[in-house]
Amino acid sequence: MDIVFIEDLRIDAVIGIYDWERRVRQTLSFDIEMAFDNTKPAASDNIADTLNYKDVSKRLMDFVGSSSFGLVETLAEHCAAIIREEFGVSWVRLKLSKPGAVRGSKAVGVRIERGDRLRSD
Ligand SMILES: Nc1nc2c(c(=O)[nH]1)N=C([C@H](O)[C@@H](O)CO)CN2
Repeated sequence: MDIVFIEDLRIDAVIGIYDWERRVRQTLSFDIEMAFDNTKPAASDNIADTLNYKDVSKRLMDFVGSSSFGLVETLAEHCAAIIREEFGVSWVRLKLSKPGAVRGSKAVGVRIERGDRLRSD
């Protein structure tokens, strides 16, 4: 199965378990891989046949930007569900990074995979 990806999608949101984190917006970064058969859009050259990464990005920007979860696990799960349910994606791998959250690290966060990755081989 082919992949449509979105790399380093940055979105500001309220996220975190500490009191100070409830009062600020922090920048999160998303790396997303979505299983999709790209042979049809490749043949038609028609955007309507694609898994449109701009549409997915805009939907996540709307959702994440107005969210206020405590844990990155919860936010990642909701984002994966949106991608699968609203865009018909059978398998998604999503890495959610919280840059600068832990002193001494570049980023912390979670990587999750949901659904079945269909194989063509
Ligand atoms: N597994 C997790 N560990 C931690 C989380 C989290 O969401 N998942 N969150 C925090 C704090 O909010 C932290 O990011 C603040 O620096 C700590 N550990």
